[in-house]
Amino acid sequence: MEFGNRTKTQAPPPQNVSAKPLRAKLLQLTNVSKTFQSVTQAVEALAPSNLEIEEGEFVVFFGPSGCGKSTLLDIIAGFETPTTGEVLFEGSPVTMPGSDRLMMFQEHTLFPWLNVVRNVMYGLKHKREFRFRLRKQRETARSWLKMIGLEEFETSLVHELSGGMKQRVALARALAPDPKVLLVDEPFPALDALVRTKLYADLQDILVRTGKTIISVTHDPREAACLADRVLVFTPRPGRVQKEIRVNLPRPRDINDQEVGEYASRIMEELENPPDEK
Ligand SMILES: Nc1ncnc2c1ncn2[C@@H]1O[C@H](COP(=O)(O)OP(=O)(O)OP(=O)(O)O)[C@@H](O)[C@H]1O
Repeated sequence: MEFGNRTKTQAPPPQNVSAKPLRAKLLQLTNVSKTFQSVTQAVEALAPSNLEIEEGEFVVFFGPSGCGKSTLLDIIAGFETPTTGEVLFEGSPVTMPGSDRLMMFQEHTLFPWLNVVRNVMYGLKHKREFRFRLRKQRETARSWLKMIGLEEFETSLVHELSGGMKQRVALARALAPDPKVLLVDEPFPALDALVRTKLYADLQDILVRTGKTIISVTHDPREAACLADRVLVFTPRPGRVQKEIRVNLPRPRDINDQEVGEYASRIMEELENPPDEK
């Protein structure tokens, strides 16, 4: 993989086996950049960048505020069009959102008038094989609620859930339609440490059990080290990847593990020392 003019640095010596074997290329970004043009000014959010993501990878975008991480996620989702370059998903250009690349939105996007299982079913009703098949929608939604440990709450309303539980429902709703890529923009903000730790464990469990490809954005270096197979550290705006760090630790990882902390320090060190300042 080549990305901007990043320098090559080896990850710390492998501690253990790699998280999982990598498979086919799922996403290929070539020369992708984004400049937002308003009436008064142009904002170059993302510098021209190349990136490949393989099936089954967990890739985390990490970088300073405003460096274009969410913009890149939106381009992959098909919500934004790149100013230059091209995104290929399984070899075909991405031109619009699609059910193969779903974004996990935060808890506030759950529907308060629907109960938990209905919220999860909502993501299914637009899929051809689920259309007008309420029983199948319900069974699938229940199986996802079971996977995230909320099967007892299927008839609860959203306001009856804790913040962490709402995030779980949002996760189940995004996963139920079985997207090939799950896109997650800062998945667990404003949750207490214990709840976040449990969610990290759940997300890794889902990753191992489903082999899902996940791309997420975070500001938290420990979260990046805990979740990622590969952390892409961005430069300040206009963003491009200055460093790729492979996290060679077995799963499940605990966010409090010392080795996770060591990787987190290394990720932070990269952020604090962009290439021009080295
Ligand atoms: N729709 C838009 N119109 C104009 N400028 C935008 C738009 N969306 C993003 N930007 C600008 O592009 C730059 C990158 O924004 P983006 O949200 O991608 O950054 P980010 O790295 O995700 O930031 P953060 O970590 O703070 O969420 C910012 O300067 C932002 O102001």
